[in-house]
Amino acid sequence: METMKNLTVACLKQVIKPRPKQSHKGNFGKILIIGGNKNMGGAVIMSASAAVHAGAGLVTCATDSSNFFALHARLPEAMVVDHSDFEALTQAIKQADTIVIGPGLGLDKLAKQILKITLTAVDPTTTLIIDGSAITLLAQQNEPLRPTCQVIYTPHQVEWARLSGLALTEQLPQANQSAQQKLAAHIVLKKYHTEIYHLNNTLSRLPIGGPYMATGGMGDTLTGIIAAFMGQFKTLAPADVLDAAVYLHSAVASDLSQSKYVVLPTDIIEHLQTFMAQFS
Ligand SMILES: NC(=O)C1=CN([C@@H]2O[C@H](COP(=O)(O)OP(=O)(O)OC[C@H]3O[C@@H](n4cnc5c(N)ncnc54)[C@H](OP(=O)(O)O)[C@@H]3O)[C@@H](O)[C@H]2O)[C@@H](O)CC1
Ligand SMILES: Nc1ncnc2c1ncn2[C@@H]1O[C@H](COP(=O)(O)OP(=O)(O)O)[C@@H](O)[C@H]1O
Ligand SMILES: [Mg+2]
Repeated sequence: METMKNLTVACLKQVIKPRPKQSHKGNFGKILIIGGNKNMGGAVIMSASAAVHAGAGLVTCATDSSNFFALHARLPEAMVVDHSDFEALTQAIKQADTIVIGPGLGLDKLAKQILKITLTAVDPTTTLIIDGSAITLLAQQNEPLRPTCQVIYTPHQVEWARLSGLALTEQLPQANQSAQQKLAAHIVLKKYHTEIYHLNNTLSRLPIGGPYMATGGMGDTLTGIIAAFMGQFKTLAPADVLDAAVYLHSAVASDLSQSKYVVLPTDIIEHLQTFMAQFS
């Protein structure tokens, strides 16, 4: 088994570069965020806000229509699609180059239908980030659909237990990696010192971040940063881009924790642009 690489700030310097002058919004990711039911609209707002503030070119949210006003009020940069309009949803899935599914999606019948449509309609060239409720739903299926595109799962330890079948005490690097290989996807196993199992069989460990990040919505925010990075740094190695996104999330939190007892997801979102400017 490969040794686990401890990530440092070097992973950000390697990925975040000045933007090419000849460029436009279409070059920096067409992101679709699918999530946010009637009770968890905040999850999709945080994911989409993180994506926009981390540099995504175009962001659309497929969500419950009751979230449209709040989303537009917080984030006028984002477009919306009603996730119960399956025709519009399918079209949005086909237009995106990077998709997040799961933040605040819920586990009901509609959520299951939306997940099925997404896994069926997604283009092989798309990067699909599967989080939260979507992981739990997949874990409940006997023979879950496995899309042919590049997939990044972002489970916390309980979601990983559901998906991998490994109890928390069994979640050791070797066992995690063999479960990851069966899934043929990247796994971001979120915890104190998050571990990243890449599709190319390399492993990274995040030595920063801490309990000041333990607020609901923190993982939803991470999905938006990952989507923005995968969407805008397409020419770089996916494993490096994924590491940089995960590192950035906790690096901003770690900085802010010097003056804040707890760092909120929205605090991180607000500081992404300034933090990233240091590297360009
Ligand atoms: N504002 C919004 O709209 C928000 C919406 N959200 C959305 O809610 C949906 C459900 O996601 P979820 O993680 O809350 O529930 P679920 O997967 O059932 O896990 C519960 C079980 O796992 C445990 N546990 C939880 N976290 C853990 C961790 N990090 N590491 C280890 N263990 C952990 C937990 O432990 P306990 O609390 O019992 O101690 C319990 O046993 C999802 O779609 C998400 O996006 C949230 O993001 C909040 C803000
Ligand atoms: N004690 C901690 N140490 C380090 N990181 C933490 C800690 N608590 C939470 N986090 C981070 O916060 C995020 C929590 O993700 P998740 O549980 O999916 O949140 P949510 O679903 O509420 O958005 C992860 O990135 C995790 O690493
Ligand atoms: Mg989560």
